[in-house]
Amino acid sequence: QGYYHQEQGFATRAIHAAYDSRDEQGALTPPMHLTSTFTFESVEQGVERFAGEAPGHFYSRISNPTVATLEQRMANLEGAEAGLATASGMGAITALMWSLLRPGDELITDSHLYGCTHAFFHHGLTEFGIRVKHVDLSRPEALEAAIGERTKLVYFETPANPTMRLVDIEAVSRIAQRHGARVVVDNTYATPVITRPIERGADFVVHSATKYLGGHGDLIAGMLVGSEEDMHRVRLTGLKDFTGAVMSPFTAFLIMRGLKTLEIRMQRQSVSALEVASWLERHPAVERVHYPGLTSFPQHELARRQMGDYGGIIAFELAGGLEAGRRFMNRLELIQRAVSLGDAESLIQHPASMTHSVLSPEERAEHGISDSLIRLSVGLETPSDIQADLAQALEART
Ligand SMILES: CSC/C=C(/NCc1c(COP(=O)(O)O)cnc(C)c1O)C(=O)O
Repeated sequence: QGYYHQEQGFATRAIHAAYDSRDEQGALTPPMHLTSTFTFESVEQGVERFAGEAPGHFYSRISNPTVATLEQRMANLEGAEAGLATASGMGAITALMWSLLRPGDELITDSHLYGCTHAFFHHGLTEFGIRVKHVDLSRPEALEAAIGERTKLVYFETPANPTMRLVDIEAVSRIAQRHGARVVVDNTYATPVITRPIERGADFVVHSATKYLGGHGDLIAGMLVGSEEDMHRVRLTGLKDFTGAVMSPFTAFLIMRGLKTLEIRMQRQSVSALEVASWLERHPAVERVHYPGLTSFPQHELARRQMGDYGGIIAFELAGGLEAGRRFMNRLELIQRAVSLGDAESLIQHPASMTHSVLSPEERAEHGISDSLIRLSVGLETPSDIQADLAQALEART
């Protein structure tokens, strides 16, 4: 049980959950068990552990004490029974989907997705006889019309990368469950500080922990949470055998370090992003701003209901299209031109030619990604410095 209690606040549990220093010779922070394997006191003990008849670790591809603390802490923060740590966000998504889907099954997924997730669905799952159907899940009635008895999973991101489009988790989960399908939510953009999909009826949550959870641009990792039974099954199939996409104890240590400041980082980055989004919206060189916290955001009411704070990612389009966007991004000095998001450093990128370049122009159009769309991840720098860099890059006429 340690020093935390479930009814304590998010920040307290993000620092203390699932660890008791009294179990580790008083070590304040969870020790890093940098070991590939674990010894047995007897052959019998080894046999029992392999058979799952006795508790205990036996090989770090299956489980590791440092990683286990992170998994239990993430489950606590998302309000799930159990968690699973992976080498990357794609590792979490692939380990889960390979474990749950079989030829003949149908996956219904939103039309707005991260590029590599889309690629995995269309160049991975479909190659093994799984039917992938895109539905505009921002309209729950569209799911009602499309879902059938072969639909095993419904998958979406909210907000979606890179369009910021939201999906009503409660509405979609109700429909899915009525038809015996289960719901997977990619919670990378919002994090459990802002949205907890399990509490709203989802069955699984996946994360690119590379982003806000690590929060310092220094690791690649994934997280997955769900029921005890499901996580045990994914651990022994999708993770152990199908992908091998395991997380190192060092990465787990860094993510637990990141989690300690997750709440204050999300709060700060949300405040900065709302200021920047409001400023961009009023700027003559900016054509459109997509940010859930703006009253101009088409799904602002759903954002208020499902989010509360709105996160650090902004998508926007400049007047003058692709060429204006390229010139603008090349003139930035403080804000870094780089993919990924959720770091202390503000990052900016062009989805059509970078994170979503794997999509065809037709697919990008279907996903609401214009050639002029720019994605900005607002970091932890002094907000006026972020704004000043945007202003000088927008004002320059060269
Ligand atoms: C090469 S582009 C850089 C990565 C970006 N995104 C990653 C991502 C993943 C996959 O997560 P990893 O495997 O940890 O990268 C899953 N789900 C979401 C919503 C994501 O945004 C990016 O810059 O948009």
